[in-house]
Parts: sequence; C-alpha cells; structure tokens
Amino acid sequence: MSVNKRRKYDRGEQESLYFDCYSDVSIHEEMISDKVRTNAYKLGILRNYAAIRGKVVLDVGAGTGILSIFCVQAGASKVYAVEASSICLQAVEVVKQNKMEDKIIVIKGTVETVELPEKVDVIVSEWMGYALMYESMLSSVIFARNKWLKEEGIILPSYAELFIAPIIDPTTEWRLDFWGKVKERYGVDMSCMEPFARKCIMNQEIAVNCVSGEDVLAHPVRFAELDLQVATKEEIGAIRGSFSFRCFGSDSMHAFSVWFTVAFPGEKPVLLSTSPFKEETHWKQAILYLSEAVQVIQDTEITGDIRMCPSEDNPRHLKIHMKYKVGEHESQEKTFRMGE
Ligand SMILES: C[S@@+](CC[C@H](N)C(=O)[O-])C[C@H]1O[C@@H](n2cnc3c(N)ncnc32)[C@H](O)[C@@H]1O
Repeated sequence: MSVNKRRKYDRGEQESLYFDCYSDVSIHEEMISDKVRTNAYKLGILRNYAAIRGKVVLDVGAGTGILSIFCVQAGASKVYAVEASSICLQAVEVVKQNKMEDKIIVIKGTVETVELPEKVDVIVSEWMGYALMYESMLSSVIFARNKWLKEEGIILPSYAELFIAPIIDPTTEWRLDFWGKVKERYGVDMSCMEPFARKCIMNQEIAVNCVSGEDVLAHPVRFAELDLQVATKEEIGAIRGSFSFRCFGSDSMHAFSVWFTVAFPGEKPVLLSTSPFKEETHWKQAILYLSEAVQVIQDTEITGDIRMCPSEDNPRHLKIHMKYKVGEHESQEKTFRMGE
C-alpha cells in the first residue's frame, strides 16, 4: 500500500484554489438559498437606505452581484462590485438582466489590487466563514476599508460577535453505540471497534454541523466582539477571549460549539445570527471535540481561554487554541484546526 503524502501548496496556489471554489455555481446556490443570510443582508441594506441613497458603494467579493443589486434598490447611485473569481462574469449578466448596468460596475480582481476611480461612502460585504474567521476574508474587507472608505463612511454589516458553549453531541453517542449493535443485526460481534471509533470520532477536531439548542449544556458566553468600523488586521489576526459556564444538568459533554452573529446598524438594527437557538443557516455551528467525553452534573463549572488565528500553513485555514478546565478534572490544552 502506498502512502500519499499531502502536497504543500504555495501561497499563490492556495489563493487560486480558494477563488476556484467561488467560480462554481454550487457555493453561490448554497449562499443565496440560505434565506436567513440573504434576507438579513437585504433587510440590513434596505433599512440603511438613508446612508445609501445617492451614495457610492463598494461590494467586496460581489459573487453573483446580489448585494450590489440590493444596494441599488436602496438608492445607491453607483456600486463597484469587486470580485476576484470568474463568477464575476455571471455577475455582469445578472446586473444586465436587472437593467442596472448604468449603476453597477463589475470589476474582476482582488480588492487588494484593483483601482477604483473614487473613494466610497459605504462598503458592503459578506465575508463570514465557518466559526466566523475560516477563509480569513475579513482581512480583505479591512484592507478595502482602510484604502477606499471615506472618513465618515459606513461598513455593512458593522459589528460581529463570537459565542461559545459546551455541548453534548448525540451523533457521537449513537456512533459509539453502533459497534455494539452490529451483532444483533448480522450475528457478528464487532464491539471491539468501539475504542477505535471513539478515538477517530473524538480526534476529528473541528466539525461543522447543526447543533440543536437542547444539546447546549450551559448558557452561551460571548467571548469576542469586533467593531468593523475600527477593527485592525492585528486584532483579527489573534482573537482572544475567555469563558466560564455552569452546566444545566447531568450529561456527557463531548465538545464546545462556536458560532457568530453580525449586525447591521441603524434605528432598527438587523441581526444575522448563526446560533443553535435560531433558524439554521449554511454556516451551521463549529464543533470542537474534546479528546474524550466528560461527565458533567448540575452546576459543574467549566472555565477557559480561547484564541483563534489563521493557520501558519494556509492563512485561509483556521487554528483555534483552547485551555479549559471541566469541574474537578485536570486542566486541558488543545489546538483545533479547520481546513488542514
Ligand atoms: C461569501 S462569498 C459572497 C458572495 C456574494 N457577495 C453574496 O453575498 O452572495 C465571498 C465572495 O468574495 C470573493 N472574494 C473573496 N476575497 C476576495 C478579495 N480579496 N477580492 C475580491 N473578491 C474576493 C469570493 O470569490 C466570493 O465570491
């Protein structure tokens, strides 16, 4: 049997792989069919019509152009729709189909390299990845803000928050029980697979899946917030926070879950939430597995620190380092990786 060593990509290759993903229709279908996401952007943009009407907008990572179109619907006089992947060709068609060619200028290129003829009053962007920071697109938005946004300009959405909670993962329980039940079905005892299955499941580090509100074991804690009008590259390059929970009852804790919200400003702010207590979005929730399940009871205290940063090998990937202590158990440290 030959062992395939995973090839390391250089930075240029990593970037072209990243933009290739956005050249396909599937990812745009997934995003636009996420009603929670797309309606929150629509409402967040339309409710900010007073700031957008007659103004110039930059759409960072315009994709198929839907947010640029919402901005024209809110009264923008001009939108620069900057998109690095070849999906921008479709954005040109969508703009034409909506008869907005006089207002929306689609520009192919990265926002870090394109030249605009003027500064803008508003920046709009949908930059959020899994656990908020996967894909690291926020750094492009901050670059664009620093270079192209007028002093008094606004950024939509303008605020982001990150949350964490301990959870039970019922799928893990089911998958661990499975090997003991094979004998009932097929007459072959495979229960010896259980420790191996446990190791594989608990080793998967970060998964992206739907967490049900009833599987959350304590009140969630907001561990970081970002004011996008002023956030710096340094700040987003190492997001730190701490948490302290008291568990609701007796259960097996398998993981921590991390999710985010972003908010559009205004008299009636619009909140786009990816919480397990709200309607599902395509971001679902990030699940950070402990090395082994821990039993908690009512009021078990869980404390710790979390640090999120881009991975060294590929800055589009995410590294989450946690130190945590569950009740009387020894304090643990674990690095979780997404995308590696
Ligand atoms: C999450 S999608 C959002 C697409 C679209 N705005 C929407 O809401 O449906 C992000 C888009 O930004 C593009 N993008 C990411 N980084 C970029 C950059 N630095 N410059 C230009 N486009 C970028 C990607 O190719 C992708 O199409």
